[in-house]
Amino acid sequence: MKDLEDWRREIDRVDGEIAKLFEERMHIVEGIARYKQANGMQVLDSAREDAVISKNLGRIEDQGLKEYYRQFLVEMMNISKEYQKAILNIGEDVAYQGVRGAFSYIAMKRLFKDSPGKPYATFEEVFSAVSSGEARYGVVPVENSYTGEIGEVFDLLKRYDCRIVKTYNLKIDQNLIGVKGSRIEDIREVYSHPQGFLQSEKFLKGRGWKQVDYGNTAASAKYISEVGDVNKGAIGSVETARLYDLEVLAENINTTDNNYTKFIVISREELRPGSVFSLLITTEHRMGELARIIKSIERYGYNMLNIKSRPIKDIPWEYYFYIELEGDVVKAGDLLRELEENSKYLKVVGSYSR
Ligand SMILES: O=C(O)C(=O)C[C@]1(C(=O)O)C=C[C@@H](O)C=C1
Repeated sequence: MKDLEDWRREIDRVDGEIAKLFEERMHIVEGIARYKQANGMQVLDSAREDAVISKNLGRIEDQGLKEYYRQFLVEMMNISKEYQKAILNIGEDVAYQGVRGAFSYIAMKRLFKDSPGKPYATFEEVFSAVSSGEARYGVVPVENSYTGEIGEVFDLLKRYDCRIVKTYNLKIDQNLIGVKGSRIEDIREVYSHPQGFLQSEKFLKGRGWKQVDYGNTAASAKYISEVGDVNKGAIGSVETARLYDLEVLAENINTTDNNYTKFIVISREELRPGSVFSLLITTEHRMGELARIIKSIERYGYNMLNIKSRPIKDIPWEYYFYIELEGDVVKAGDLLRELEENSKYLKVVGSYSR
């Protein structure tokens, strides 16, 4: 009977052949990546992947191995796509929610000057793109200084494998914009995002204009520029007006001049040292549990910059907390261990600098 060493010698021989074939395959893949780039084709070709799988499964004689081989092929092509994206620098893409010209786009451009950005329809799609590696970074708003937090983003931080690596405060100046040649007196209907209306509440009050919620400020601007109707206005930034060749009819119509939106940059990268870190935490639903957490933070000498509570969706009337602390996460091992012992769930969701 063969002993383990004999079997392992055989594995080594087969692995040696696989290594050569792997290199050969990846060199071919490199050629394909460059061909696709030159011809404006995207990396993923699902029909070709299906064909690769069915052709190769036909080559497997041992029925019991087919499902394993299918998994092997899928993984092999995932690696192939990852390699192609790395060669073509596609992973550098920055995902944002909305369309060109929206505030998220403006924040993204200020943070990543050279990136054209990749627009996604929803916040969840941005998180999904980042956690799957389709985009290297994502830019999403978390809070407006006037209208408050965007709760959904905190829920997504809990669900997806993404971390905050940077934050950015964008000053929001809302403006009434209209098509070329229109005047304030012509306006009958205004298009915007609900936040745009809320932030311009005082300016809009008593004017009797119909307010139409149109998804986001940039889509609203795009729409009025397409219909070209002097009676239709939109609320948005000066940049958005410029992008869609519109005129600013009234500047700075936001109710407060101190209107900022805080954006976060999310990534799958490992936590880096920083001057602020943030946690999501849930405790037992008992008296004094949250106080215990806060006392630990105080005992270790961390300044708490922010604490928010959000409902745990599948357990009515129970909450998780988002906590932001001043300090370097890399040096916070002892605190984190103590918090973990005293909580039901703990996730470090960000480390960044102010
Ligand atoms: O054939 C292609 O188009 C490739 O890019 C190669 C490959 C593969 O590794 O086999 C990788 C990605 C595509 O989705 C399909 C197949």
